[in-house]
Amino acid sequence: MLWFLGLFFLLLCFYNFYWKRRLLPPGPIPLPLIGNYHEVEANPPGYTTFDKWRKKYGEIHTFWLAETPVVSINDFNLIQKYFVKENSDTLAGRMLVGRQMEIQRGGTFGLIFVDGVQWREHRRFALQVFRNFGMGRGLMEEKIQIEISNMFDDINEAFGNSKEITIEPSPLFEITVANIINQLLFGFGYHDKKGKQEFSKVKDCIAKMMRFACSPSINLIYSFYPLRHLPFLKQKLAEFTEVEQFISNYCQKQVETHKTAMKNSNGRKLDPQDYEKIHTELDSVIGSDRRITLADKNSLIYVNAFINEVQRSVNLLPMNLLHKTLNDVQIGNYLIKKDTAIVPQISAVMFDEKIFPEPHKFKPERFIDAKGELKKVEELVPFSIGKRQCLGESLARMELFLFVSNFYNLYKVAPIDPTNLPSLDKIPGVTIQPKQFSCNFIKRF
Ligand code: HEM
Repeated sequence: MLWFLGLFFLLLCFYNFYWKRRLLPPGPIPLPLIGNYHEVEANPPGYTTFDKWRKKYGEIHTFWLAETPVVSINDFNLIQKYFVKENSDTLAGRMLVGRQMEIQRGGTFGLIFVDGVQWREHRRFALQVFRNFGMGRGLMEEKIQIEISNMFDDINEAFGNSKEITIEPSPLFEITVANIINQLLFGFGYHDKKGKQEFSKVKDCIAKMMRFACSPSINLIYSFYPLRHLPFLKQKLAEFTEVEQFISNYCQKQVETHKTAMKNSNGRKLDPQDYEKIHTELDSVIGSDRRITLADKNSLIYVNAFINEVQRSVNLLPMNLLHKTLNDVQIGNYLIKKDTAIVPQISAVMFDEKIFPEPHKFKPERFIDAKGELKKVEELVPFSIGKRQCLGESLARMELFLFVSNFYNLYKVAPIDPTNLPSLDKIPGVTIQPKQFSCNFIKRF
C-alpha cells in the first residue's frame, strides 16, 4: 500500500511540476488543484504578484488558475505585436474557466464571455445599438448631462444654506452612472427615494458578485464541479448563485467599471496642488458655473491629464479578462496550443516603471508635454487593446470627462481630517473597488 501511495505521489509530482508545464513559457510553480491562486490571494488585488512574476520569469510567462494555465503577456510592445498586429484574430477568443458559464448562466450567452460567430454578431449588434442611441453624436452627451444635472440637484439639496457639507460621494456617483445606462436599457432612472433604495440593493449584489467571481473557491468549483458538494464550497456556491441570479450581465459591467473610476477620482491621496491645478485651469478656461460640454474637452489639458492619471492609477482590472487562442500560435519561442488561456496583462503595462516612472505616485503631469499640450501615451490602455478591446470605451470616456470636469468646476473636495486621509486600499474583485469614505464638498460658486 505504502509503495503504491509513494508511486502515486511521484507520478503526481512528475505530472504537476514537469509534464503539464513542459510546452509552456516558464512561470511560478503551480500547486496541484489550486495552481498559483494562493500567491495572488496573498497580495490582493494582485498587482504585486503579477509584477514579481514579470520580473522573475520575463514579459511572457505562465501562471495557473487551478488547473488552467494562463500565458501572460506583460510588455506593451509584445501585447501590440501579438494582439493587434500579428495574431489579432487568433487571440480574440474568450477563455472560460471549467464550467464557469454553465454554472453562472446555464449556457454561453451574451458578448463578453463568448467567441467566434456568436461574439462577432453580438459585438456588431451592440455597436449598432450604441450608434442608434446617439453614441458619437450630441444625443448621448445630452443624456449624460441630464443625469449629471440630477446629481447636482441632489448635492445642492444636501447643501441647504451651508457652503460646506460632509458627504459620502460613492452612492451619488454610483447612482448617476447607473442611471445613464438604465435610461438606455430600460428607459428609466432611479430618482425618487424608493428607486434609490432599490438601486442600493442591486448595487450591493453587484459588488458581492464581482468579489465572488474571482474568488479561488468559486473558480475551484468551475474547474472541479464535483467539489461543489464539500460543505464550505456548497455554501459559497449557494451564495454566489443567489447574487448571480439577481443581476444581469450588462448591468454588472456598466455599474462596476464606471463607478469605480469615478469614486477613485475623489478617493486618491492627491496632493492638494492637483486639485488647485484643476481649479486654476477651470477658472481660466471656463470661468463660471456654466455647464462644461464635450466641445470644451480640447481646451482643458490638465483635466484630461488628471483623468488619464486616475484611470492609470486606479488600474481597474488587476487581471484582465482571459482571452483564448483560437488556433495554434507562436508566442516568442513557444508554440501555444489552440484553446489555451492568454492574457494581455494591461495592469502590468500601466504600472510599468520604465514607461511610467514612480508608477504608484499620482502625477497627472506625465501626460503633459514640454509645450503644455496633452501627451498621447499609447501605453495608457485601461480599455485594453485588440479585437476584444472594451466596447463601452467611448461612452466611458464621455462620462468621465463630463462628470469630472463639471463636478470639479462646481465643487472643491477636502478631507475631513487631513491627518487621517481615506484608505487607498483596493477591494479585490474582477474590477477593484475603493473602500467607502466620506469627505467635504465646498461650493465654488
Ligand atoms: C472606465 C470604464 C471602463 C473600463 C476601464 C473598461 C475596461 C474593459 C476591459 C479591460 C475589458 C476587457 C478587454 C479584453 O478582453 O482585453 C473590457 C471589456 C468590455 N467592456 Fe469595458 N470598461 C469600461 C466601461 C465599459 C462600459 C461603460 C461598457 C458598456 C456600456 C463596457 C462594455 C464592455 C464589453 C461589452 C466588453 C467585452 C468586449 C468583448 O469581449 O468583445 N465597458 N472593458
